[in-house]
Amino acid sequence: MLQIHDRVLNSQSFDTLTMLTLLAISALVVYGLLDLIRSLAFQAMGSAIVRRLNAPVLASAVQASVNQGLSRAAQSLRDLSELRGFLTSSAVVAPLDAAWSPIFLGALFLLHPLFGLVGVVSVVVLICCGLVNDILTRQLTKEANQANVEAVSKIAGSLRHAEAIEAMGMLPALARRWRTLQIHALGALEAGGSRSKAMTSMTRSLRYSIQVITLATGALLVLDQAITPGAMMASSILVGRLLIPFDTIIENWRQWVLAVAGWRRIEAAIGEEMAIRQTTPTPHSAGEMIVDKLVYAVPGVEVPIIKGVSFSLSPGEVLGVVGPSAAGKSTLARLLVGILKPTSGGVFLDGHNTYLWERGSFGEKVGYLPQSVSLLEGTIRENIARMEDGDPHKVIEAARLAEVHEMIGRLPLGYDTPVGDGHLTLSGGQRQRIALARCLYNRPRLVVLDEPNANLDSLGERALVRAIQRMRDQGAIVIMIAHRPSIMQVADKLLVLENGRISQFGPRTDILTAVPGPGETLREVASA
Ligand SMILES: Nc1ncnc2c1ncn2[C@@H]1O[C@H](COP(=O)(O)OP(=O)(O)OP(=O)(O)O)[C@@H](O)[C@H]1O
Repeated sequence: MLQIHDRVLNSQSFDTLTMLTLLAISALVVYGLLDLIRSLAFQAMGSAIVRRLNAPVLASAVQASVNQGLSRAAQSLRDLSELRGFLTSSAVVAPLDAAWSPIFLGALFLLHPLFGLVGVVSVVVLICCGLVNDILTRQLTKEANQANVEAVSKIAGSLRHAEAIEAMGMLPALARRWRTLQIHALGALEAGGSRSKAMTSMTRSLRYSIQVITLATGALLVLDQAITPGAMMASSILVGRLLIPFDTIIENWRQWVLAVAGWRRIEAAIGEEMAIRQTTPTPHSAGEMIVDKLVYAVPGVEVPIIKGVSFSLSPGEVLGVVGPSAAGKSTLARLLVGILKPTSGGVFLDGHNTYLWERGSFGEKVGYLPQSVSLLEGTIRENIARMEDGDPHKVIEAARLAEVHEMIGRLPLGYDTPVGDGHLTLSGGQRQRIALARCLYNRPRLVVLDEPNANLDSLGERALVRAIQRMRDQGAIVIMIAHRPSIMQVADKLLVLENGRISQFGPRTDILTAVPGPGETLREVASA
């Protein structure tokens, strides 16, 4: 602009015009290329961060799901994908553009010190606008985000019980709750949004006004013959370029606040996970299991659920855990397989703490059947092989051990039948027996079964008893919790848990014939 005004228009040189045009276009091509490189760099950075954090975030999500429920855990996975989106958005490059402001300011000073002064004052005014914008909107944006995260996680938790919602007409009540949860989030969102929009509009008109003021200053200087008309036009454009990044930062401030909040959540989630597990894979040997003065209280709750439980088991022993409802049996099972962190004491297998044990190597030789059976999204084969590609021989061996091989063979797609939350292809009993096969995959040496016969008919129950006997013959330690006492006949030892304490423990025959006579639960076991 400067050169065309000052050289071409005065000299009317066609060659100069051609050269200037070519130069300007070449510079713009370079600009385009650099812009592309920068975008690609951010894209690569976003992907690299996701690749690097995927595994730790998933691990922490699993841990958070164990502690606080599934819906909250899914948030860190959402946060990670939003972080990637943020890194590829235009919001992220604005501060980098703002870093060029000294160059633009220098150019303005070169054109005329007055332009430089206008530039400096404008930058200071826009930075102040940014600070005011931050003060006005940051808290509201955070609140809205937090409220929204909680609303979504609560409703996502409810959606898992869609059948109960549909059957018992709970949808209107659920919709009311959803609306109430959303009202708070929307209120904060709208208040923050309007303030931010007001600030954005204000700074935009301010920027245009500054450009007009620069042009007016330029006109005065031209009249004064202090600069050329070309310099006047160039200064207006330079001031525009100088201020655009600050304007963009103010416009996208909300995205920055949300990205930082998301990053903090990811950091906190990963921090929790990293602190508690060992990272060295530890192979299993055929040692015994020792539960030593085990105490467990839910963090923040004073009264423990498990209150000083101690016992030990040798390879090839089957322990039956019985006791009234809410005695802490499932909590004990979770502690045994290292899902929960003991408040004090510990569970030791081959002398190693099962909670601290590196999960990959621990899981290789451990089978766990949780009380609420859930198969993962995938085929039956993948589920039995614990979502690995898995040796088909081992998959079939586990299926035979759980006596589900024939049942699977009768399914339309056999081992390739898709299962998981989205598929209603299997009955409750079938799911439980496939979960048992998953539990028995790779000949585990510790098997913990929480209510393994809850959904089974007598045929399934007999198959389960045979599977437990085979595991015992292979030298595994089997611990089973059951309300229905029919499978307790296979137990070598019995543990009676009452109110988080062991009330009786020992060989099954001793306990059933002990004086004074057995309690209600034991009477059931004895008569089974
Ligand atoms: N995460 C938790 N937060 C608070 N309380 C909990 C938590 N998990 C378990 N509890 C409480 O601990 C007690 C024992 O629960 P647990 O599920 O271990 O009992 P259980 O013996 O397996 O019962 P059931 O036989 O009915 O399955 C219950 O009173 C339960 O409310």
